[in-house]
Amino acid sequence: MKISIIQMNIVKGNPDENFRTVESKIREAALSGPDVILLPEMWNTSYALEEILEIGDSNGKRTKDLISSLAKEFKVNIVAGSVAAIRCKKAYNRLMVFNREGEKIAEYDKIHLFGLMDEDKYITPGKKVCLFELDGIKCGAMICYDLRFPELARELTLKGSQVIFVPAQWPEPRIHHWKTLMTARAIENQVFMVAANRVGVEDQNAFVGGSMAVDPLGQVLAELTGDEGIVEAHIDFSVLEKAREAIPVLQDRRPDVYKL
Ligand SMILES: NC(=O)CCC(=O)C(=O)O
Repeated sequence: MKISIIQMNIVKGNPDENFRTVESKIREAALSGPDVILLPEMWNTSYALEEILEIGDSNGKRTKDLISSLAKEFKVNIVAGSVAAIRCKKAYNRLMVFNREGEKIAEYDKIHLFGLMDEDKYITPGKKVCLFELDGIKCGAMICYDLRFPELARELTLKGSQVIFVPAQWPEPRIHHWKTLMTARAIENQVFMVAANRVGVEDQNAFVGGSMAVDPLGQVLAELTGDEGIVEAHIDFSVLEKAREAIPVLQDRRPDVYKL
């Protein structure tokens, strides 16, 4: 499975410009014929939370229309990062997944809201984990701050995920947590972790990218530094099988002693 990770700047409160950027980045990423394209978190509005009900994507329609048509045009799966989506006057940090036919096959509302960026004041949390299949491969997804909760990655793994996608807006001061947690989640669950972080400056936050793919042994397969860019990760699922055969941590768990 070839996964193209898009690392881009996002303009706060300017959906028109962000939709244009996303379309051109997807067109660029599609040129090399990937199986999956991954986008970052909240790419339509970014954290313009005070006006989110006015500028968020009503029922996610604009996102669906654009991403579905690009997925169909290029016959590529798209894990469309997340957008601010509005439904019944409530805002959600919502991830959507489209298959090669342009059908929306999964939707996920961020479960753990990040208080340091005021998400908890404006966004309604999700209540369900996200599992789906791309080309017969079992996948899971989470959004940014969710990465700090090992229970979620473990749940996605126990439900069969081999790859976990993570769109993010994770700022610079804690970027060492990002890399450490991405690697830890990959090693402890023996899964592929694939993440798209943003770049740019927004309010007090600087974003330095660090989008990456990590294999079940903790090896970084692909990585971007601090600029906009697209990187391709080649996923070989035999690495997952071998890692699980060599050290069967999932079998050696003791849920009789601890809960998860
Ligand atoms: N957008 C987010 O969820 C940010 C999470 C973050 O920065 C963290 O340190 O966790």
